[in-house]
Parts: sequence; C-alpha cells; structure tokens
Amino acid sequence: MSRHAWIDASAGVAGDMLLGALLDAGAGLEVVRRAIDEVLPGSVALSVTQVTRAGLRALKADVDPLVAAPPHRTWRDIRPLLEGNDDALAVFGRLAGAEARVHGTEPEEVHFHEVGALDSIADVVGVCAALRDLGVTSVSAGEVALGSGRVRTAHGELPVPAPAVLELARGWRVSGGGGHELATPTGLAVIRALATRCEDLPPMTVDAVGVGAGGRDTPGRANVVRVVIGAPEPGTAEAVVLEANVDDLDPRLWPGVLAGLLSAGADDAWLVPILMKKGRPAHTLTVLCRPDRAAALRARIFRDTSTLGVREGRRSKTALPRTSRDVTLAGGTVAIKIGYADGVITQAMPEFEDVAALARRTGRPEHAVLHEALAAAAAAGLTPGSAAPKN
Ligand SMILES: O=C([S-])c1cc(C(=O)S)c[n+]([C@@H]2O[C@H](COP(=O)(O)O)[C@@H](O)[C@H]2O)c1
Ligand code: NI
Repeated sequence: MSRHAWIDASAGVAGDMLLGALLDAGAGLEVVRRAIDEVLPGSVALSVTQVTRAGLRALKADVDPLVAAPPHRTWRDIRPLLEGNDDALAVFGRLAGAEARVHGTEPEEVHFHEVGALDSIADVVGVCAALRDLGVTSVSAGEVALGSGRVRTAHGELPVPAPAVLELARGWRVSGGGGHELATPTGLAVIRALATRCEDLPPMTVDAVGVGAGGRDTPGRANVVRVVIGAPEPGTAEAVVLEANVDDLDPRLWPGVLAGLLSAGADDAWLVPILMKKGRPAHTLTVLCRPDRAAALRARIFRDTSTLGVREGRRSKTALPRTSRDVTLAGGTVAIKIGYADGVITQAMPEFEDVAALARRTGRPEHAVLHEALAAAAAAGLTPGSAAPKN
C-alpha cells in the first residue's frame, strides 16, 4: 500500500525539526535510535521532549554528542558510514554538492561544518529510518520559508539564506523574511533529496500528522515543521522514470541488467533500440519505479551498465484498480489478472508465468493452456464488460 508524506515547511525546516515531526507522527523512537546507533555507534543520544511553539504543541528532537566530533571529516570520510542507506546517501550527496559549489571545491573534499557533522548525520539517518518505519513510499513538500538576516557560524557571520541553503533552493518554491534563519542546509537537503515535487497539500486521506519543533520560540509565528501522512488519491501515484542511452555494453549483459533492476524494485525496465550520435546503434534503457526506489535503482544502473549519466523525470501514473482470481484447469490453477473501472472489468488476462509453469508441468503447449485459461475465465464471468468481482 502506498503512503505519502507531505512536508509543510512554510515556517522553515531543519533536520531535527523533521525528525521531531516524524516521531510525533508515530515513527518508533527505538527504531530510529537503533538506526542512528548502527551508523554512529555510541556517539550520540537522541531524546524527545514535548514543547510549545507560539502556543502549538510540538515534539522537539535533540541529538546530543556523547563523544567529541572528529574535527575534519570530508564527504569522502562520511560516505562509507552510510553505505547501504540509499536515502541518507542521497541527502548527504545533495549537501556535499551544494557545499562544493559554495566553497569552490569538489564534493569529495567538502568538510561538513565540524560541530554539526555528528548531529547532522544523526538527523538525516533518523529521518530516513522514521520514514521507513512509517511505511512512507513517496514524499512531497510545499514552499519552504528560508528566513532573512544574518547567522553566526564557526566561520563567522553569514547572510541568510545561508549560502548552502540558497544552492539547495535552486528549482524549489521558497520565501524569505522573518528576520532570522528558518531553513538550514540539512533540513532543505532532506527535502530536495527525498521529495519528488514541490506542491501544496495533495489530495489524500490523512491518517497521521506530526509537528516538529525548532529551537527558537518566536511569538506570532510557530517555529514548527509539520508532516501530513496518508493514502494518496486512489488511482494516481507518483512514478519516477530513469533513462540512459548506452552504446557500449556487451549485449549479452542486457537480460541480466533488466532482471537485476526488476528484482531491485523497478516496476518495469525495458530497452528500446536507437541510433545514437555518430550513427552508432545503441539502446535506451528505461526504468519505471516508485519514488522511494529511485536512489537504489539509479545506483544500480551506474553499477551494472557502462553509462556515465542517468536522466530522471517525475511522472504521475494512473493505475486501474486490479484484483486477481484463480481458475482451475487440468493439472493446476492459473491466476487471472483483472483490471476494472467504475465496477466494470476492462481487462482479464491469465498470468503468463502461471500459464508457462502449468504448460511445463503437464507437457502441453503454452498456447493451449493460455486458451484454456481464457475460456475458464469467460466461464467464470471474468470478461471485459462484466461486473468486476468484489474484493
Ligand atoms: O560554518 C559554516 S562554514 C557554515 C556554512 C554554512 C553554509 O551555508 S556554507 C551554513 N552554516 C550554518 O550552520 C548551521 C547548521 O546547519 P545544519 O544544516 O548542519 O543544521 C546553520 O545555521 C547553517 O546556516 C555554517
Ligand atoms: Ni559551508
């Protein structure tokens, strides 16, 4: 079942605020603590307190260091700690890219702001674990309030929005004002890496709301981030399309690449033959997936093919409601996959894997089993135009 999380950052966002909001929405505190401890064993303590911000109740998450943070850790040093945690890697990758542009260096060489490195890692790992624990499969967020004025940092006073925040804001709807910093680099990096689009609250059936507090209590403007979680409007889902044109992969490897992508969570993966620049015969690899699988599948495309780049696009996917019924034939059963709209069957097709397995078991040709399955489906009233079976 898909579960969408929408982030209301209209009063600002920081990593600890998001973590507080997700814990408030029902993510397990112990689950999150364990996830953080796996990455930073014995290094930080996570606690939560109920507070009010401009009269609103909210959960404040605090990450306290238990050890002194190593003074100079680059993205190259931090990346191995996050190995296997695709979402956290994506968030820190964004942060490293933004910092690299601001400081004129390479992402690998970026020094995360020393004092904050430990709690920033804990916040990001905690947020990713909380989303997983809540069963969130897609994320979007609204306009982000960035703030205004100046902020004091270890490296002196910086203008607000902080330089890294402005880098992360490219392509997102934001607002300024308020007199102080409202969005931090870590908070905005989480949104930019995990949210697939900037939108006002989308249509959904809400089943959880979480409110996370920032440190400052400003009268007149509640310093909170809110997370709204629910089931998206039935029938519509967000999908991500990943694409790459490849002209130099040994063609014998493609079946394994496609099978690997499907087993890693792609909804579909296919190849289209193309004629590329310089008249080269090549293939476009296209992968369709849920937003929460995009990071892992992108990494897999880079690992399993020779491509140097992956294009990425967001799509809205409309899927017919579907169900399945078994029909019994000589020698076994075959599932009939049924699609329907407004209570009427539009498609009723035998599951081909079942057809092939039954054909193998009984020594009959696949086309014969397929026809028998279609006939059995028709006899059971499972034909286009008939009433859809009740689930
Ligand atoms: O210390 C430095 S160099 C520094 C640089 C920047 C840039 O935008 S570059 C930002 N900051 C501020 O650090 C805190 C903590 O941010 P987290 O994302 O780690 O929570 C925040 O106030 C930034 O504006 C510091
Ligand atoms: Ni910086």
